[in-house]
Amino acid sequence: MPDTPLLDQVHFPADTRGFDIPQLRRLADELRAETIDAVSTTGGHLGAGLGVVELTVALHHVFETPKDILIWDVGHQCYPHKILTGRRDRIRTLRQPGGLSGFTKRSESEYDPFGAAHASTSISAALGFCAARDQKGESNKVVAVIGDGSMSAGMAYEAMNNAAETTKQLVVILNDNDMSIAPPVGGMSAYLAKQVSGGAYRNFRRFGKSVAEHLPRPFRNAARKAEEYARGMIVGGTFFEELGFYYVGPVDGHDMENLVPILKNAAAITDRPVIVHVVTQKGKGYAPAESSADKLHAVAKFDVVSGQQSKSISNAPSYTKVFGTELIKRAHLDPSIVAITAAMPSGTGLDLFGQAFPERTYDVGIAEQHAVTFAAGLAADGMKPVCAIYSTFLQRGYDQVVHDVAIQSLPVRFAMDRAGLVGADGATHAGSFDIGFMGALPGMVLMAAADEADLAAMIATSLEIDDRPSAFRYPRGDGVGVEIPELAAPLEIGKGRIVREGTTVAILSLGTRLQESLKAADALAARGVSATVADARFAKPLDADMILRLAREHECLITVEEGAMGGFGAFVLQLLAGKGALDAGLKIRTLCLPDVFQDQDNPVAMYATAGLNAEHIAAAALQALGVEATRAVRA
Ligand SMILES: Cc1ncc(C[n+]2csc(CCOP(=O)(O)OP(=O)(O)O)c2C)c(N)n1
Ligand SMILES: CC(=O)[C@@H](O)[C@H](O)COP(=O)(O)O
Ligand SMILES: [Mg+2]
Repeated sequence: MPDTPLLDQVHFPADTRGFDIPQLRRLADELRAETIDAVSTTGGHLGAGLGVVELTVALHHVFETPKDILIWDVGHQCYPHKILTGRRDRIRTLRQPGGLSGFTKRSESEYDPFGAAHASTSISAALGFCAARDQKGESNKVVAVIGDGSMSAGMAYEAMNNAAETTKQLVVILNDNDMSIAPPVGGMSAYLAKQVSGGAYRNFRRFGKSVAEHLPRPFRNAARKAEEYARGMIVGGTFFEELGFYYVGPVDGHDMENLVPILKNAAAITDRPVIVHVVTQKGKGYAPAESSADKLHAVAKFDVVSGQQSKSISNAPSYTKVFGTELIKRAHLDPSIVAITAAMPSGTGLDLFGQAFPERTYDVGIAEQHAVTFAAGLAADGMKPVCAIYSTFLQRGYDQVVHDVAIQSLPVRFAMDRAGLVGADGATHAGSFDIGFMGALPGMVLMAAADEADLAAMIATSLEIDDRPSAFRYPRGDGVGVEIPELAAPLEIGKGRIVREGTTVAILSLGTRLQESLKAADALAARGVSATVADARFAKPLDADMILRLAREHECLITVEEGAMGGFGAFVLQLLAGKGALDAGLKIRTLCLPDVFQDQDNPVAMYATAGLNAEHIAAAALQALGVEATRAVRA
């Protein structure tokens, strides 16, 4: 059936195993078109997937997946992989409640042997599979595909360092597109670039090609393959070979004719782990992506023809923009302020800061552990480092926060963006835990902004704290549209505020749940129940005087936070219990995120806020008071 699209005939990788190179090339073209069309209707990560279309086809053609293990690092590039592995019919449910995850996910398919989303985990996981197979006497291959950006994280080196002593079954595909989200940084990136552009590589390429072109056709391919090999030997990935790997490359990751035989040869190497250095282009094959600075790393829904994205317009600035703008204002006044990002300049708003203060901005790559201790070093030597790391990615550097910052009481300022639920990225990216893990640390000042004006004040407050660490959390997305002062005044540390006076119920909100808490008070008032609304502002130190007064003067206390169990509500309970404030029978409810991971399987909290809206707050108060909410409380 020559005109039937090959993609219609491929439901699983096994269907490609009889294909020849031209068919594989055609399949890749169709897969690229399908990926573009699908993502245009869902939004999501585009550039990375487009860059690995040929690689995806070749890997599934050469390796016997799912028996052979294929692990994608980060997993944001896995959409073509999902289309080829039995999920084409669901690819347009991507990143939606009940739909496919935007990353690889074990529960979704046997072709996803390991989940991802946080970078640089693939080689460690792959080594685990290798060791398990060695233990079981199984000889299947294990393949980890890791990007050049993800190779900047320490975890990748920990695994590379351990590989040659652990297994001979591992194939690492280094997907080098010379991009992270932003252009890559660091020595490894420079080393890889040298491998690809080095004189020996170019000469050999010319030499190899010139020989190949003068040979009769049947021998031409063999010579070309020899050239690829030769280049690997001459240019050599010395660094990787010193770690015990057989280095092959650099190889053109879009040239199916070379890619397939080289992967077959890599699969046949059994005396040591192999690393195949594949050179690809992020955004390959879609002009709007190829011409975009970030290669359309992440996109909203878009028009395929024009590439025009349909982004929602808001009249309030994003919290990220407020952070970037405020920090610039402060840095003009204080030359000791420096900023650190871990490969997320645009996501954190430090791209703006970097334009204003290039010499005072550090992008350390995907290296959160290093970012934190690097910031600690800066603080120890008198600078004011602002370490801007998403709440979820700060988890990667937590020991460094404890060991290098908090124990030494160094004044590192942590700007924790994407705190709380983040929507489509799901559980791996939700900033659910920072209240608990940062609030547990002695000496930490932990703030949560209720709106963008509060964020500006908390930045000012943090910059004034020179004797201990401080952190301020704020959500993904736009503010509420409140006025931001030209230069916000710092807050009094450990002081909350009463926003609305009432008598029976006290709603104690932390962070951006304040708006819903005020709506809940209105709903309660409509039911004849008077409510006070307080904004805690600090999860640490707590405003003990205010909280104890609320407990004394009200029949019922409700705490609300967009964070997991073991956070603000727990801290308040421990304060009240410690002071005997519960002995008099105070009715108390602590509202926090449900004790589940929020993702496509548990969409309850992916988009809503997990039972933390006005009707939930009001219903909790009525339930505590024993007033049956005869009908759902409409805020
Ligand atoms: C620990 C961690 N930090 C930051 C991120 C955010 N992030 C997602 S993809 C990416 C860039 C990855 O670059 P690379 O590995 O080269 O993959 P490419 O997008 O180029 O295919 C970053 C920084 C992350 N997913 N995990
Ligand atoms: C894949 C990855 O980890 C990043 O691209 C992340 O999805 C960015 O999140 P934001 O879209 O919230 O910046
Ligand atoms: Mg890359």
